[in-house]
Amino acid sequence: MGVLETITGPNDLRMLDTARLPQLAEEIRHFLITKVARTGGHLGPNLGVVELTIALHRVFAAPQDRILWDTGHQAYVHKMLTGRIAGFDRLRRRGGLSGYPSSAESAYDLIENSHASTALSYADGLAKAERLRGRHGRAVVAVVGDGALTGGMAWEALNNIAAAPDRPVIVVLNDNGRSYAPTSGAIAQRLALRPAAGGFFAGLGLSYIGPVDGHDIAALEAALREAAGLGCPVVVHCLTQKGRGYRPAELDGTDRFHTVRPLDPATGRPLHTTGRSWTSVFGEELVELGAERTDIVALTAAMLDPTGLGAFAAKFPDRVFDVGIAEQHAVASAAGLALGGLHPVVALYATFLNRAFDQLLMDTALHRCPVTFVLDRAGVTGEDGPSHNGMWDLSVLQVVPGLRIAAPRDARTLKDRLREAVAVTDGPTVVRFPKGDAGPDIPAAATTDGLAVLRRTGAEDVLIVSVGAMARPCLEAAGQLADHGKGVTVVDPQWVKPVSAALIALAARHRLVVTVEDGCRAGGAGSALADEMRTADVWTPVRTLGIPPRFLPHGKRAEVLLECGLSAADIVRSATEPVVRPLPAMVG
Ligand SMILES: Cc1ncc(C[n+]2csc(CCOP(=O)(O)OP(=O)(O)O)c2C)c(N)n1
Ligand SMILES: CC(=O)[C@@H](O)[C@H](O)COP(=O)(O)O
Ligand SMILES: [Mg+2]
Repeated sequence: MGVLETITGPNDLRMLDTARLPQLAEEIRHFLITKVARTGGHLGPNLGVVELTIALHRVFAAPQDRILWDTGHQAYVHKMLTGRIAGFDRLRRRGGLSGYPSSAESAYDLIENSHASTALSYADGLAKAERLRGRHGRAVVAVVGDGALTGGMAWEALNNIAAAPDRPVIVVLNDNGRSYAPTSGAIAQRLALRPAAGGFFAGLGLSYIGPVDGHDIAALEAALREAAGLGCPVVVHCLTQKGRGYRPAELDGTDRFHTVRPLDPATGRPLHTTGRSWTSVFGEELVELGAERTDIVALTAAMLDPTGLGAFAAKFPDRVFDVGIAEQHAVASAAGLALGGLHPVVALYATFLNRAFDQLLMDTALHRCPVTFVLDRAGVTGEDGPSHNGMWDLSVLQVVPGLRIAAPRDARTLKDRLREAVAVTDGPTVVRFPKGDAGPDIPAAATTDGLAVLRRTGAEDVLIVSVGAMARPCLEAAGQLADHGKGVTVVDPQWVKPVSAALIALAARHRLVVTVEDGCRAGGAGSALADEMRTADVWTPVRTLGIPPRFLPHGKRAEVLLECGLSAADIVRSATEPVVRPLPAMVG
């Protein structure tokens, strides 16, 4: 009988003979490689925390002691040791195990938010709550990666944690030297200066233990027990290796094993090839633009390759800046670059722009800085769960004065919108597109006044306003409606902010408008059109289809879109249900 199958929870782990721990670690690694190779997920980060997680659950008595995981993508081993081994066959699948901590799954899980650099703030709050509730003796432990430590929030939290020597927080620094790629910036450089790193924290008044071999369970347990005994805020600096124990990951110098798609465990090679991704189309076009215009520079928040900037960085190494997991700084620094006469392109996942809204609003738009934001993973991403869907940008950004937003429908229009965006000199622009393959191009039947008419079938019964990548279900719906004798126009506004007068005029000529967007329905592009139509005294009924304003459980993108009511059938239904016209308000 193996060791792992005897572990039903941390108590079994604490009872285990230490001589069996290396075997347990080996079985956990084998399990991770086997399972994640089938489902996809965060293989590298979790292989790097096998011994660390074993030691944490042997030293601390969760869930009474709170163990927090920053970003949470490295919590698979934690899940395995807290009774969820059986769930890994359906990791990140609809109804299956989340790829991040989930309080619905277990009392051992607290933080579900996969946005980095937040764990220390939670820890600070939890420690304060312990004090105020008169509770003592329950540890607050936060596991933070070296990448997450480059986020400003982490230092805001440390500023508070270090100020209260009597309020112990145990900061477990999981230092593998990488975010995706090697972690950038001075913090990572200092951490690499073993053992001077201690001085780095001591300067803040934090105790420091380390560096500790993050794969030596006995050493880790000793360090964690020492930290627990100090009774004050302390950093335990653990040196780990991302992808440890899996040769393809250990030998690979790229970030390919941070998040993997299903792969052949023997070789580490993906099982399925993918088509031309939106990301790669953006990356290639930016290289073209970079060759044409020396004022174009690019910024990433520790996600150079995932956002498609790898090729640009290779060709123009001096014109790309990896600022760490620091989106707020990225945006304000981009505003500085713009004020210095350059045109920055800030490439982010849409969900992470939420964090830098004020910097976009005040540091960029208020100053009319020509910064282009390229938002990848806009709309439903799916498997990464509720905090990763890029569903808020079209709503949140509607209120930014002077901001222009484009939503390309295919690779060709992504290139066109990107070129138009970087040509804007009097304010910020956004180009947003979803995760995955861009698919074949979708030609327009006609383009007038900036509007791309994708299909027109005679009478102007229904106008379907197709935003970005929703063009395919919109055209599918139009075909079904036409087959039933409905006159349909499908239009792609191309730039959804500001709402164009031509689009309002087109809406005025139809009996019903249906807008379809891969973004939150509340306050999104459809709502903005409806508002502008009312302002223009155009009273054509408008039905807005979008993602409902709620957190979406994880699942495949297609599954989640279907559940959000964004299929062709939903569009047909919305276009055919009778309109019950409200009585016109009597104007006295
Ligand atoms: C605010 C934010 N920006 C970007 C990301 C994308 N992201 C996920 S994991 C990761 C790297 C994390 O590095 P580190 O904290 O060192 O953890 P490791 O993967 O090395 O264990 C990044 C940038 C994120 N989750 N949150
Ligand atoms: C945890 C995190 O934020 C990223 O690693 C994310 O999971 C990657 O998502 P993609 O797989 O869409 O690049
Ligand atoms: Mg790291």
